[in-house]
Amino acid sequence: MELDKMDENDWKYHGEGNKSLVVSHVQTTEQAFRHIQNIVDYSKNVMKPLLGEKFVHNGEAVKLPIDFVRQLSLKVQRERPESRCDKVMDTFSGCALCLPNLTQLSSCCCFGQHRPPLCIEIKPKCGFLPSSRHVTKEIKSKVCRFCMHQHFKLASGKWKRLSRYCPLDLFSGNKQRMYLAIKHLIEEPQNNFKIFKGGECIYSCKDDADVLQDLDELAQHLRPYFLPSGSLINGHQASKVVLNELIQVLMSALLSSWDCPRTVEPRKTHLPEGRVTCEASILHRDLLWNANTRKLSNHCLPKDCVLAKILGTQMHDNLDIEGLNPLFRRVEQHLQDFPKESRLQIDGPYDESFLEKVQNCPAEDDGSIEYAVGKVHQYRVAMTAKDCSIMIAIAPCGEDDGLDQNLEIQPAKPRFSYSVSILDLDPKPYDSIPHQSRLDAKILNYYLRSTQPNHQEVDNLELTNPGLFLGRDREDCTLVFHPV
Ligand SMILES: O=P(O)(O)O[C@@H]1[C@@H](OP(=O)(O)O)[C@H](OP(=O)(O)O)[C@H](O)[C@H](OP(=O)(O)O)[C@H]1OP(=O)(O)O
Ligand SMILES: Nc1ncnc2c1ncn2[C@@H]1O[C@H](COP(=O)(O)OP(=O)(O)OP(=O)(O)O)[C@@H](O)[C@H]1O
Repeated sequence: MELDKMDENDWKYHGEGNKSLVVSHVQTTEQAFRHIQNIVDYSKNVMKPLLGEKFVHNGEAVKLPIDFVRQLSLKVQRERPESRCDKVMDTFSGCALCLPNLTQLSSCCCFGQHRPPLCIEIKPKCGFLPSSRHVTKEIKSKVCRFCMHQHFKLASGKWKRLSRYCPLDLFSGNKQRMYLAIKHLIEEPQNNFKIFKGGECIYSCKDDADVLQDLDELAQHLRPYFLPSGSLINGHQASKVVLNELIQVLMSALLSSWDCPRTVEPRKTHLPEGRVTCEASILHRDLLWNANTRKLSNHCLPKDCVLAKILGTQMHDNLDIEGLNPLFRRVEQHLQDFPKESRLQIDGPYDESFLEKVQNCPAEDDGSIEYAVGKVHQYRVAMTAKDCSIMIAIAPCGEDDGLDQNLEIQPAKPRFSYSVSILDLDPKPYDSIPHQSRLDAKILNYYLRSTQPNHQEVDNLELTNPGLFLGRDREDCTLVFHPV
C-alpha cells in the first residue's frame, strides 16, 4: 500500500473492541466480490457449455454482513481438519459463493420418506495418458499421472498408504474395470471419495483408521438402503452385498446418458485411439493376459454421461505440460512487450469470447500469439476438469421404498433415483503453469526412483525428504473376472 496515495474515502468503519478500532478497505470487498464473480462466470460461461447444462450449478456471488462471516468462521473453526487450518477464512471480504447443497437430491426427483438421501463424491482426476509428441519421458505414456503421483504423495507424507485406484479404469467405460476402480476408492478414499448421508459426511479418508473396520461400519450405514430390513445376512457377507450394490448404483449413475431416452441403446463416445490402460493399475497384468484384452481395454463411454463429459474436457490438454511450456513462454513474452494487452483474456473476463478462444484454437501452431493463448486457455480448462468432483445424490424411490423381508426370497433390485452434478470448477490461475511443470518433473522422478532403483534424475531437481521415501511397489495381485 503506497502511503502517499491513501484516501480516507477508500476506508469504512468496521467495528471496535476494548483496545482496537477496526476499519476495512472498501476495495477489498469489491476485489473479493470480483474474484468470486469470476468463478461464477467461468463455471457458467466456460465449464457449463463444455461439461453440460445438467451437471453444472454455477452458483451466485453474494454479499454477506461482515459480522456474520466473522461469527461463522469462529463457529466452524473447531470442526475443520487440522491439515486445512493453515488456510484462514477471509473474514473481511464480506462475500461468498452461494451454491445449492449438492448432497441433496433436486426437488424434481422422487425420493423415499424413510431414509435420508445418500451422496457419493468422487474426485476422479486425470483419466487419460498423454499422447502428445512433446512428451519426452516414455513412462508418461505408460503410467498415469495419478498412479505416479501416489508415490510422491506417500513420500511427502500427504497420505500414509498408496491408493490402488486408477482413473483410467474408472474412465474406461468397461464395467469390470470400473467396478474395481470404485472398490479401490472405497478401500482407500484419500481425497477422492466421500459419502454423505442426509448431508452429513459419514465416510471419508481417516489416515489412522483400521480400513476393514471402516468398511464394516460403512456397510452398517448403507444396509437399510441396499438390504431388506428383515434380511438375515450378516457380518462380512452382508458388507460384501451392500458394497457391491453401492458400486452397481454408482456405475449406473456414472454411465447414464442423460439425453438419451432410457429405452434406446445409448450412443457411445469412442475416444481417440491410443493406450488406454495404465501399467501401474493392478488390472494391467490381467488385461495383458486376459483373452478378452481388447474388449476389456475398450475405451468407450456412453455419449453425454458425466464421465465422457469430464474426460472430453480434460483432453483439451493435448500437448501435455511439456508441449505447453514454450507456448506459455510465448504468451509471457507478448505480455512483456505489450503490458497493457487485455484482449488475450488471461485473467478473464470469462465470457463467450473466452470460450470461443478455447473451442476455436487453430489446430496447428502458426507461430501466432492467438495459437499460444488458445492452447494456454485449453490447458487451464483441462486442469479444472482434472481436479473437479462428481456428486452423485441417490435416494430409494418407488413402491419398494420400504424394503421388506419378502424381497429376500425373490430379491428385487432396490430402485433409486439419482442426480449427478460436477463441483469445484474454479479457474486455475494462469501463473500456476510453471508450478505444474516443476510438479510434473517431481512426480516423474519420485515414481522412477521408487520403481527403477538405477534411475537417473530427469532434471536437476531437489527432492524433498528422500529419507522418507518408501520404495515399495503395489501389492501383487491376480484377478479373476466375473460378469457383472
Ligand atoms: O496438482 P494435483 O493433481 O495434485 O491437484 C491438486 C489437488 O491435489 P490432489 O492431487 O487432488 O490431492 C489439491 O487437492 P487438495 O487440496 O490437496 O485436497 C487441490 O485441488 C489443488 O487445486 P488448487 O491449487 O487448490 O486449486 C490441485 O492442484 P491443481 O494442479 O489442480 O492446481
Ligand atoms: N455445493 C456443494 N454441496 C455440497 N458439498 C459441497 C458443495 N461444494 C463443496 N462441497 C464440499 O466441500 C468440499 C470442498 O469444496 P471444493 O472442492 O469446492 O473446495 P476447493 O478448495 O476448491 O477444493 P480443492 O482443494 O479440491 O481444490 C467438496 O469436496 C465437497 O465435499
